[in-house]
Amino acid sequence: MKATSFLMFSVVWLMLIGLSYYYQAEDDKKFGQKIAYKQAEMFFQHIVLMRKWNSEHGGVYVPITERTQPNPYLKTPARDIITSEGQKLTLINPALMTRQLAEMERGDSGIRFHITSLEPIRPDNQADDWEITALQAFNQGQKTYQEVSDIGGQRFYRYMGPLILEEPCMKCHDAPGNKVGDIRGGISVSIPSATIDDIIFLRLQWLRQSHLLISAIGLMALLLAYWAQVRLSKRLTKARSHLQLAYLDALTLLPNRRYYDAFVRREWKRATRHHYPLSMVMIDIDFFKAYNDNLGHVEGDQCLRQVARTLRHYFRRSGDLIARYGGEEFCVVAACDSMQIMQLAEILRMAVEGMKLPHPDSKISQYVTISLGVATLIPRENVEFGDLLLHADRALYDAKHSGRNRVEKYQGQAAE
Ligand SMILES: Nc1nc2c(ncn2[C@@H]2O[C@H](COP(=O)(O)OP(=O)(O)OP(=O)(O)O)[C@@H](O)[C@H]2O)c(=O)[nH]1
Repeated sequence: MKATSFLMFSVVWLMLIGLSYYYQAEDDKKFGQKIAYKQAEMFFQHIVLMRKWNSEHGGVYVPITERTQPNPYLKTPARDIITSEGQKLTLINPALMTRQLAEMERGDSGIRFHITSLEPIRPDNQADDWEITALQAFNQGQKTYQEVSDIGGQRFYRYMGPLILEEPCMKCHDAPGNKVGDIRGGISVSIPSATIDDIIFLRLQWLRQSHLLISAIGLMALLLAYWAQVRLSKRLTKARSHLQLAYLDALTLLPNRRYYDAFVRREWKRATRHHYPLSMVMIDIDFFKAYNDNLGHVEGDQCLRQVARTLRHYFRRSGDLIARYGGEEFCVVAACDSMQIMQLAEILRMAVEGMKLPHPDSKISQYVTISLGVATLIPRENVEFGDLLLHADRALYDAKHSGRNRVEKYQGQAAE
């Protein structure tokens, strides 16, 4: 994993965690709202039940107190009575009971409920704007109405349900036009949002902390993976360079003598098995000592590198090899006959000469040149690879002594 990949994975991880937090937080908020509306609905149903109980009994008589005064909007002949003990009682109908309960509840829990109508009998029961919208929606056929809305600058989850005229209600609501099943008004229940928001806040706090922890664990794991990967790739690079050092010549980056030895052993066996010719070219830079002496060892190394690069260019086949044999000597092994190897050797000679690398102390050219000794053998019994090497060496000797910058073929016994 590169540093950029690590960064990319980290960003993706954090984005996933962020998305998870966002969706869960939204879900929690919606869940909180649902709970609030459900609570309001249950409140509403409870009040409706109590009202039903009250109206089924035709109202209930309670003692007249400072707080419970006779209902001026109740037009019943027996509204106020006196018991045989002389206690004054007044009739409480469902509307007054709802109003008194609302006042009590508001003091205790902050939950508000309000009995109202588009045409209230009691002016104080006037609907607010939100309730008017809800009541109008009931007239249009909507069953319930719920929304987050402000009352006096405070946020509430508001729920409203319709009050439907039933038989017992007709005693008080028997005005012309009213009939059982009509929507007489509604009761709104308002739950202070603070009660739910506090619970949601705690839940979101926990959610934030758990997401922070998970993201930190994920980042740590990524960091660990990155660190392990960096260590591993360092080890691999080291191992690779050790392997290269073992088989490559550090100066020219050509295969070294060790690789050459293993290669020729394998090729010699194969050629013996299949009876095809194996050729060798020994290559030596001309007057290289003088080159070194004149231009210095560093320039000498540079020259070796350039010659190696030029020679390597002609060896792409897996069956051919060019290696640094030692010092300023190179060696070619190729599975081809003597004609082909002579052609290849001549190409190599021309390629090096064609580099036009200045050689101020060469006695035969103004440029760096090479001499090449070529030999070919078909491996068979009683013939060893050393023979081929010897022949190529002999041919190189001939090339040196016949003027250098030339290719000489081993002139001994015909090889193929
Ligand atoms: N710069 C450099 N020089 C090297 C390296 N290996 C061998 N040499 C030099 O190559 C030179 C080979 O010189 P000689 O064997 O005398 O042959 P020559 O001067 O090339 O003459 P001929 O081969 O007869 O043309 C020596 O001076 C070595 O020091 C190397 O890795 N780098």
